Amino acid sequence: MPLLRSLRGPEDVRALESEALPALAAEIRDALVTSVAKTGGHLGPNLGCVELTIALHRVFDSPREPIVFDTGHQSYVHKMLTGRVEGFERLRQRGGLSGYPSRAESDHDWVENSHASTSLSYADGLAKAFAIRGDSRPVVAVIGDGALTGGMAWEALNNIAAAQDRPVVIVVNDNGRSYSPTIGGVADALATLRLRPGYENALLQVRQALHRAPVVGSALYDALHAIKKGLKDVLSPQGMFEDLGMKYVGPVDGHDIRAVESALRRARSFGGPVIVHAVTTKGFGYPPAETDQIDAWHATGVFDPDSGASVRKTGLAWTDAFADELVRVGAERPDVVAITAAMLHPTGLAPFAERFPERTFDVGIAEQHALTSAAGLAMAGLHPVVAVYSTFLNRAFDQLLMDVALHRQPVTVVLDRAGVTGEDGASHNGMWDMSILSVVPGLALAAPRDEATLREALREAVDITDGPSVMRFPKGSLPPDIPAVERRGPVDVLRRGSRAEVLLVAVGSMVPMCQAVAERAADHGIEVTVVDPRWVLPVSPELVELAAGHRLVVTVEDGGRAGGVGTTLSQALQDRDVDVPVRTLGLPQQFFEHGSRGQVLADAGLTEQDVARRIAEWTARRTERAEAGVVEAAVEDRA
Ligand SMILES: Cc1ncc(C[n+]2csc(CCOP(=O)(O)OP(=O)(O)O)c2C)c(N)n1
Ligand SMILES: CC(=O)[C@@H](O)[C@H](O)COP(=O)(O)O
Ligand SMILES: [Mg+2]
Repeated sequence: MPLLRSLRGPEDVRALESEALPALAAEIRDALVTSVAKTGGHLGPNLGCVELTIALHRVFDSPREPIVFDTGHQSYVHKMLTGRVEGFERLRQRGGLSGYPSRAESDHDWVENSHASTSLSYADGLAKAFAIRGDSRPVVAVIGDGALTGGMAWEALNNIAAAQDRPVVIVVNDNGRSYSPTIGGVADALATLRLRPGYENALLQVRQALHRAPVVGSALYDALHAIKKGLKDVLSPQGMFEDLGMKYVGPVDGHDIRAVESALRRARSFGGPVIVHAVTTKGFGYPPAETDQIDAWHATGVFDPDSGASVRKTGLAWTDAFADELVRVGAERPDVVAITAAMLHPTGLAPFAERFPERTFDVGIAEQHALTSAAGLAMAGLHPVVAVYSTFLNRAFDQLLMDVALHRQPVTVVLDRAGVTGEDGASHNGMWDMSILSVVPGLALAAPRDEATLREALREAVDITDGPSVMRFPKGSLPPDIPAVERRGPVDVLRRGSRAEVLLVAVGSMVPMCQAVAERAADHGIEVTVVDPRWVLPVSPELVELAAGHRLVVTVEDGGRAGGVGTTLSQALQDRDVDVPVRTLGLPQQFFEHGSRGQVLADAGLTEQDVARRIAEWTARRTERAEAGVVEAAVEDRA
């Protein structure tokens, strides 16, 4: 990669002769395949952005002229062109490059949040700030057709279009796909545009004819203008953008660097809000990705670059068990329908969609709409199952609270990737769901520990008819089933201490580690009873009763400590005047640097060693206080 390695930054990209650019694109493409094959990552989206990103850095002066990438998963090329080629061998690894833009890595990176549909709002804010300071520099946002189906994008467009003097260049990277193929009216309008690549030139000819026409009476001008308007309306619905007051440039072949450069320069020259519609192919240039019909290698694990074969085989995933059980439930319950927010396969809904296509809805990257639409489906007598990643539920909290729970509607939300995910960085950890859901009146939340309890919890959830039910589980492979020795209401007793000393409340994926902690504690004379609440909201009377019977309660959850299961249990004990000390272990209120799940859990003190040590400390302290209390009492007696 001699050419790529010779580039110190965008200024070197701009200095290249046009003739050298195809070779640069080829080197970048090779570098992407070679490095992502070793680390995993978002290969498909980045292969689709090679030429587009080269052109962007030749036309705009980053970082002075901000380039904001929506979702940020397609910013690897941007990183390579801004001096970070060397870092790719440790992409998404602790201490290596983040898989998303990172303000700590480079001034060229503006937005780290991996949640989609935000870029236009950032661009609107940046542009307003520059305008206040009398600064006319342009701001560029790169947004995918998928992210353009998110509501925030249209809130921002409404604002951006309001100021014709603020130079915001919106590059729509249109590859026809989100994870799933992009859906809805927006997608249809973009697809219509894609099908008419020549219309823009035709329109350009008419515009030029109008401008070239000799000064003529208004009749000829009006006639020509009518032709232009008619041509525009008939040939293309880019009225979607122009009717908003945005200029539109495109569609342009997003893999033709010269064409993209030309379109970007033209857009820049307008000095106002403008859409550049680039048509790209996800996975472009690497056939195993380009031809993949499921998701064009949107996010891949480690693979063999020559064959494209996945290298790392994992066991049955949590998602697979959910997918299988939902199909079984769907066969028995014709009222059950499924909703995805542009992630049919990753959330496990594909088998349900294949079996019940008329009962499956992909709403685009629109979680807020998904929840309120689900409330509507429920009001009409159905039982929707909305499958999203835990972190993306944050976006739809108000809809869950006010549109589902307030109306006590039977909607089931299934949260995949709950808890620490790790490599996808801070905004992807599913660490807030138990905290934010703990304040939703009437909501039931299950955290299964294995396949058997997952299947059981899903069935229990779809039988809840008087409000929202939620089930959460982590990314990755299932553990072996973990049998209970006794069931107390919803609570499973997994290990009974020989005396009622410590009650260890293990939530979901924390169960295996807590079982090991209990064995380790027993070796040190500390008796630990391990229970799995299964349903962590609402707190069950049985769990309160179990807590009351012990001298110390310790809760361990793969979720935020603040407002989590431990906090909720403490409050429940307080409400029932149960005076037993509770110690809560969970994720502290911080954003975690990307790394493996194990590394982040260690950062949070959620390892077997950490938990065992804490329990030993708390137990010793209790004993010391008790003994001190005994001594004190004896001294008082003698006094
Ligand atoms: C709010 C939110 N929901 C879901 C996701 C998961 N997600 C990441 S990228 C992606 C698809 C984005 O599609 P598009 O914007 O078209 O970009 P492309 O990958 O096609 O380049 C999705 C759904 C997300 N990051 N944020
Ligand atoms: C960028 C984004 O939000 C998704 O692509 C996410 O990175 C996928 O995560 P999984 O790989 O866990 O499905
Ligand atoms: Mg797309």
